[in-house]
Amino acid sequence: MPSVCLVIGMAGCGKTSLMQRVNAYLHSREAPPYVINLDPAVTNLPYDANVDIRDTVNYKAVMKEYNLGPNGAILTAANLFATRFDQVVNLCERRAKEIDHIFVDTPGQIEIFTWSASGAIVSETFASAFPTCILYVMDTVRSQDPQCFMSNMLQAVSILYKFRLPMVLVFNKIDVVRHETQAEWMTDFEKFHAVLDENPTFASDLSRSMSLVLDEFYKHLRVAGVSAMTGEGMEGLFEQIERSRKEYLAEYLPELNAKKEENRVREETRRAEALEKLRRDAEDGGGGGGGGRGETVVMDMKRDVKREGSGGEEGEEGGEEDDEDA
Ligand SMILES: Nc1nc2c(ncn2[C@@H]2O[C@H](COP(=O)(O)OP(=O)(O)OP(=O)(O)O)[C@@H](O)[C@H]2O)c(=O)[nH]1
Repeated sequence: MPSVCLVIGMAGCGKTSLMQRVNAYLHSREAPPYVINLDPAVTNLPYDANVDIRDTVNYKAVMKEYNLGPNGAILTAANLFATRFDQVVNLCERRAKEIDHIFVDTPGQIEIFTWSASGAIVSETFASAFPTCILYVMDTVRSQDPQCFMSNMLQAVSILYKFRLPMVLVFNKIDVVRHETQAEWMTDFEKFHAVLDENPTFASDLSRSMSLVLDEFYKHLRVAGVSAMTGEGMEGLFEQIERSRKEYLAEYLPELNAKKEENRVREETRRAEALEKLRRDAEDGGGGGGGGRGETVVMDMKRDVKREGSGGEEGEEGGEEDDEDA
């Protein structure tokens, strides 16, 4: 089964460039991925997508038809596309034997994917069919600012706990700034606090408190440093994707199966209870003699049974006579 990687990140962090890079990298290894574009507003796609939302939904037409601004139209286009997403997964399933990776590019405005119906549908549909992970892409250059770093971490934590899928933190643009310092901030609070102390503000106090809370969250993350521009770090990224796949199979899949089983049991119990209620209603109605609906239904059923056995005669007496004849 191929691994699915959902590429998510703040605007301009380099998602589309990374998609292009991994696509080229895997083509050079003769293992081309299956590539999906979910950004309806992208004008130039620098890679060939196997599935492109723009072929199905015209976001400018959505803007006009629903009288929306650009972001509202992107959100609506993504939601409209999500209603057909089972068809996309069917396409992937048909190609599953030939491919090792499925990469999914998401809209530039992060919340359009992460906090909308489309994000939930896409991630859940994929996660119930294939090992799925999130590549949370960060702009390493912008994240040099500790508060921008913290804001990225808060986005990542909310996505991790919302989707509950394995996540790789991908520090992009390491051709400009190396990511090691920021990776260290995740393990050594004193270093992070020292940088915050250089410019004390209310916001830096908040970042300091948050960094202590996020300790537990950092333990669930894998880190990879890459440059979508030069191609550096691709091997490391694919190692982390492989580890995420193992985590999915070891932890997520059993949880998913348990959830499915729980839903099946709940549905069976609900059905049995509904049937029991129906039976009790029928009994109450039949025994009460009040001429309620239950009684009428039961009486009608009795007559029908007799009629079947009697070869067409109606009523109790006719039925009994027929029985004697037989
Ligand atoms: N130096 C450098 N620049 C990069 C790298 N990756 C992306 N960029 C540049 O960053 C800018 C944004 O890249 P995109 O790939 O469009 O980013 P995106 O996240 O897809 O953008 P939206 O979907 O519009 O939010 C472009 O100018 C890229 O050339 C990188 O690894 N190194």
